[in-house]
Amino acid sequence: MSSPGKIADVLLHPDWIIPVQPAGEVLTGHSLAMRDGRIVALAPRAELAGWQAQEELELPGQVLLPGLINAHGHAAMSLLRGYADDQPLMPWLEQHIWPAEAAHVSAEFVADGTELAMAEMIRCGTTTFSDMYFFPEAAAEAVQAAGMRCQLSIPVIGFQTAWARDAGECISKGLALRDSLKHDERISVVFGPHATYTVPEADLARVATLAAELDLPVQIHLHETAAEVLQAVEATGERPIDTLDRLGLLSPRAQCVHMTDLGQQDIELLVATGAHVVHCPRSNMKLGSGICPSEKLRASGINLALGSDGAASNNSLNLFAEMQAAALLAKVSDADASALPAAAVLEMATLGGARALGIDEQVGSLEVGKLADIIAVDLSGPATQPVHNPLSQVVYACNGSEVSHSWVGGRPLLRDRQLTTINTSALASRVQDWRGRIATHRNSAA
Ligand SMILES: CSC[C@H]1O[C@@H](n2cnc3c(O)ncnc32)[C@H](O)[C@@H]1O
Ligand SMILES: [Zn+2]
Repeated sequence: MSSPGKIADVLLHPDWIIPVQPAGEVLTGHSLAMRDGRIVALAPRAELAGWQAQEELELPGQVLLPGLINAHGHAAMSLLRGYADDQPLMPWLEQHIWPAEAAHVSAEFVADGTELAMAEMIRCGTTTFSDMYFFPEAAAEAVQAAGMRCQLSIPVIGFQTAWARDAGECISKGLALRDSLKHDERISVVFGPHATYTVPEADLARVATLAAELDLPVQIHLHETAAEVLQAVEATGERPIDTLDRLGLLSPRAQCVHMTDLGQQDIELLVATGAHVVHCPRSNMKLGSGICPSEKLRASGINLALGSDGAASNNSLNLFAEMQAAALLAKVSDADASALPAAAVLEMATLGGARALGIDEQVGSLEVGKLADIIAVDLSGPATQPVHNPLSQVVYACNGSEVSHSWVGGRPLLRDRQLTTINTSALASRVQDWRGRIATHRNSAA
């Protein structure tokens, strides 16, 4: 007979568990129990022998990890994947992406593009993502249907778009959305001013005031390229990070995305203010933007998260690819093979992301009491054998296709590599329609 406390909804028996906290730990022969959306036990298998569960899953050859956290992206831009490649940031945005967004972005575009992005992300292990895009109301509905956890950053930008006429309207619409989602347990709404070069200073100041009043995180593209920093210095006499500091936007609520052009003073400012850095290595490499000095930031004690950025600048939304890119880029840029070791990179993709998003009490590691945001990764295939060290396989050998199961708050979103909440064939036909519409418009404009 099992005692009343020993009841689970799901009991998992993998070969290994990497809980991420304590850092670097790899558990062998342990099992994990979930109940009511939370982790209720994590212990050697023998200790869970008396437990009863509605579902018991043997996972031989598999490792359990916390669900991955994609801390920066523009989900609906999945519909613009491959639309404009091999361009640097500003020509890419000004000559290709912003005109395409002006022509196509609508609530329907965002609903379909966000669903496509989520299908891709869930399949390769992401359980939480941060999104910064127009029509966040449509993204919120898609997220609710798919069951992922999400930080929606209110997109604040200083020019007219299909969603809002100016930054002021972005803020008011965003706050109304935040109000309507206040009871949603999986979606948080925070501020997402696009960048210092697109948001007027008065609107950035307003965001700073509101964020402090409401205690809301603020995510912003910052120091993405050296050109961005140089232009700001020429125009204002100030580096963008100093502008944010002057406006009161640098604090533990700040999520600074990209951060490639950083001097020692910038790093000291990040340390002093407790701001987080979201590293997007593949997007930075593809746009030729620059290199975030990730190991130096880590050594300085700055919290690091990982992001894919949008699929139009990456061109995938795969945190396994991002982990590998982060590790390899740090080693080559520092000419030091010990830079950003595997455990540190996995922490960036999990607990570091949770810290940046302010949800590390709830997710980011496998610990009793935390929400059951969990993935199972199958290491039994030839590309991940033999397993001398599961942590090494996860960071250096996996490509994301090894993810077999995923749960968010105990709810399965992926079972045996099949999505449970997204109808992929219906989605594929809508995505084909978008491809046709986008191509027709481009051909007619040529
Ligand atoms: C305000 S909604 C988001 C806005 O950001 C654009 N965007 C996509 N990728 C990047 C990037 O790497 N740097 C700066 N801006 C980016 C996106 O196209 C939307 O217009
Ligand atoms: Zn971005």
